[in-house]
Parts: sequence; structure tokens; C-alpha cells
Amino acid sequence: MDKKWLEVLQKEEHYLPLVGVVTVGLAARLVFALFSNICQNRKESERLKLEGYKEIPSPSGRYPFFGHMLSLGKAPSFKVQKWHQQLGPIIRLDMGVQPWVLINDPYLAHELFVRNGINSSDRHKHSYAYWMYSKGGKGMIFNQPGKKWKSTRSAALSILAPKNADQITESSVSITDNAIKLLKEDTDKEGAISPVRYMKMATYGTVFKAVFGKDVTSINDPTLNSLIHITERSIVYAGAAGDIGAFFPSLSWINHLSSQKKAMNDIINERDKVLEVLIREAKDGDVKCLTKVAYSIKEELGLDEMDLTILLNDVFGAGGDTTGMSLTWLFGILPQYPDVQKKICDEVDEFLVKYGSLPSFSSRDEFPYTTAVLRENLRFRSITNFGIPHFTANDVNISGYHIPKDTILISSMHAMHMNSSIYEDPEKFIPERFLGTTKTWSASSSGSIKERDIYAFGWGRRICPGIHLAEMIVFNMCVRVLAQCTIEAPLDANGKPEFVDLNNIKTQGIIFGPQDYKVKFIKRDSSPFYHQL
Ligand code: HEM
Repeated sequence: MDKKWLEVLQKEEHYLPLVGVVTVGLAARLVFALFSNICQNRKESERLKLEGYKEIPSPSGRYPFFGHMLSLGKAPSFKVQKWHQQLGPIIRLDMGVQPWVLINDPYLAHELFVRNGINSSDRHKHSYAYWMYSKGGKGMIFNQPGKKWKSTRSAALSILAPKNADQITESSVSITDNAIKLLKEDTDKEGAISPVRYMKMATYGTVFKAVFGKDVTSINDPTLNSLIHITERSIVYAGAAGDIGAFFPSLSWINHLSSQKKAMNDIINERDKVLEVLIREAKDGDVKCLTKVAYSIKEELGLDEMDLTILLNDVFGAGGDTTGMSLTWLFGILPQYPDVQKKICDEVDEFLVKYGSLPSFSSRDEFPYTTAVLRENLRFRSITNFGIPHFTANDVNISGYHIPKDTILISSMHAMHMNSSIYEDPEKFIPERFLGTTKTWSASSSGSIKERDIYAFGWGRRICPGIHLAEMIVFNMCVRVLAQCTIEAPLDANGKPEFVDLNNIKTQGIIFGPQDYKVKFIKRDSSPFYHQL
């Protein structure tokens, strides 16, 4: 964020006359901004301290004007984990003038987001995500939790809920098989490959079919790729980088000077054009998909065209990158644990011999070890840095702490999954910790807090509506790849495997992934299907 902010300033200065009145004017505005932000910082800190309540601890490393923003570093999730280890389950950060309260204890998070859900389920009115992307709070993700938001959720669940997802189940398998076919062909040509594009094809492709009813057969599908490109640029701006004014109100003028504003507007215009065509074709087509279903119940739900456009974009965007990233972590982790791979392969082979066909998600119960690995993958590397932040609509008091209205609330996703009071040896990748837990991700994310064992899908009324689809795509991809291949790291000049560094994180807006890496998908001669590969 700090770097981006400086880049914006540098770019703007480049276009402005370098000497004279403008430069002096800018300097004066910066000094004024600095001063007024410091005053506001102080007011915010006072607001968080209330007599009779415990003070929420705040880490050192707070700078004037920027607050903790400059201390978050390149891997904010890891830094926040350290702060929780030092200060406990609830901490406060000052991001410019904006207070953030972060929680890494599931019971406290449950008390805040579920028991006090009425006051803790708003979204912050982010300059890009709320005002531009969702046109002032339309659709689902950035909408406030009122009547329209409820309607968009019920429209989405008409396709995504486990009991309604039959159609997606079939298409998920065929899109996944297409992606694996291409992955194998490219491996034969190139040796080691980066799995990211193929995972994106399978995940975005499945969601694309579910939302717009269109099949994706090529990794180069132009419409799918342009929507992915638009989505990924949006995800970056939906993070802190797209909302300078919220952290530094006195610097919000930068947003208006900035070429960033133009770039953001371009994304939205491009998005609207692509969606207009897709929606028209989906409405007129014969395939049952979210667009068709949502339009058929539009009047009943009291939604307008733009509500639906943003909703469809929300579901596409929220489903593709997250699920693809979970698979990208998995294929980076597995080469480092050959014994884990072997146990998954044994389970798949046993199924192949017993039934003579590849499994689909409905056979999930026959894969206790594989499902434990996929749960551990989700815990070990959480995909979203901090979920999607919530915002307090009113003051909230939990466990003796006072959280005022207008505070950003964050479930510290990585720190919660690395909390040693919940998981033994949390820094180690140990799938066995989940053996014996056969519930689906969806069932265990929404049950009682005592039975919850993963926290990657958020909380309360805002909980991710795509959990079932996410698990289905990840399961299908994992078992179908390992039915045919083993995954190995390429070797360096000395014959040593070049594993991806699992602690070297790439943060893209709200998503958290590994650095780019390559692996080899090697045909598995022990597979009962070997001769058909
Ligand atoms: C492994 C994959 C996924 C992960 C880790 C994930 C995680 C999350 C998280 C953390 C939230 C925020 C919840 C909160 O605010 O408390 C969320 C919301 C959401 N997710 Fe997912 N998600 C995944 C896959 C999907 C899929 C496949 C879809 C749909 C196709 C989807 C659609 C959504 C939507 C629409 C929301 C916004 C809900 C609202 O604001 O009311 N997600 N997801």
C-alpha cells in the first residue's frame, strides 16, 4: 500500500509543472494532511478506550500518520500472526485513521460475528469496491446486509446450495477433465509446468458455466479470459490499495488526481460491456444457470437489472480465484510430501479397482484420507489474507471489550489456522489431524462453533455461499489428477528437487498465494488406468 501510494504521488508529480506554485501547493497540502491525520489518529484511539472495558492491545511499530500500515510488510498475514502470538486473541491496528480490530480465536470470532451478527455484518464503504465496482452497494459481496442483500443471497443459493447443485456437479467433472487433458499435453511438451492456468480454467470454467451456462473447452477462451483479467484487477483494487481516502481522509484528493481512478473506471466499463453480452445470451439460452434462474425470480425478489449484473459478477469473481488458489497451494505442497501423495493414490486406486471408474464428489465418503488432506491444505494456507472484512454498524461489546461503530473487523484467517490453542503443531502440514472428520466443508463451517474445524469461509450471515461448489471442484481436481499422475518438483543442476518456498507469500489484494512455481505431472505406472492414459 505504501509503495503504491508513493507511486501514485510520483506519477502525479510527473504530470504537474515541477517548479513554482503547484509544487509549493502540494507540499503545503501534504503538511496539512499529515497534521490533520495525526489529530484524527488520536481521536480514533480515544474512541476505542472506554471506561469499564478492557483495552484492546495494539502492537508497537505505529508510525505517525500511517499508523501500523508500514509495519505490515510484504506478508501481512504472517505479521498479524506474530502480533497475535505476542498480544493475544484480539488486537487493534490503526491503518491511517481507520481502526481495525482483528481476532484469531474462533470462539471470540463466533461471539462477534455470529451472536452479535446484527451489528457486525456490514461492509465498509470502500471507494473502489463499494462505490465503483458495486455501484453504491448493489449485488452481494459489498452490499449492506438489508433486504436486497438477502434476496441476492437466496438467488445465488438457488444454484450454489448443496441440494440445488446437481447440474454444476456434472459440468465440474467435464471441465476438470478438459483442464487435466491440457495439463498432461503441455507437460509432455514442456516437462515442468506452472499449474496455475489449468487450475484457473477448471475453477473459473466451472463457475462460468454455473453462472452463465457456457462451456469452456479451451484455456484460451477469450471471453472467459477477459472476465478473469477484469476480476483479478478488481481484486487488487478491492484491497487497501483502492481506498486511500479511508485511511487518510485528508489525502482523498489524490484519488481524484490519480491515473488510478481512470484505470478503475476502465475496469468497470470493460466489465459492464462483457457482462451485458454474457447475460443476454444466458437469458435467451436453454441452459439452467444462475443468470436464467435469477432473472426468472427477479421481480419476486425485488431486484433490478444492475442488482443482478453485480451479483453475477460477484459469484464469478469470488468463486474462481479463491478455489484456484487452494489448488495452486495443494500442487505446490504435495511434491514436498510424497508419503501423503502415495496415500491419496492408494485410496483412488482402491476405488478404481472396486468400481472401474473415476470417482465424483458423491463418492467423497470413500476418501477419508484425501478429504483430510484437502482440509489440511485449506487450514495450512488460507487463501484469503483476512477474509472479506466486516464493519460495525453500531457499538459492540464482547468478552469485556468495547468495539465502537465504524470499525473494520477482521477474522485473522492465517493466524486463526495457526493458533496453537486450537491446532497442535500448527506450522506443520499434518493431514492426519483431520482423520475421522467426514463432514463436508459446508456442514462443518456452519454448524456449532464447538464442531467447527476450519475457518476459511468466514462467519455468520456473511458466510461464503460457495463452500459446496469450492469443495466439489477441489475434490474432483485432486482425485482426477492423482488417479493418473504423481506430482514432482523439477530438479536443479545438482539433481536436488526445487520445491516452492511455502513461506514466501505473494499477496494480491485480498488473496494470498505462493510465488510462481513449476512442477512435473508424471504418468503414474502404478495406476490401474495406466494403459488408458
Ligand atoms: C476455497 C474457496 C473459497 C474460499 C476460501 C472462500 C472464502 C470466502 C470468505 C472468507 C468470504 C467472506 C465471508 C465473510 O464475510 O465472513 C466469502 C464470501 C463469498 N464467497 Fe467465497 N470462498 C471460496 C469459494 C467461493 C465460491 C466457489 C463461490 C461461488 C461460486 C464463492 C462466493 C462467495 C460470495 C458471493 C461471497 C460474499 C457473501 C456475502 O458477502 O454475503 N466463494 N468467501
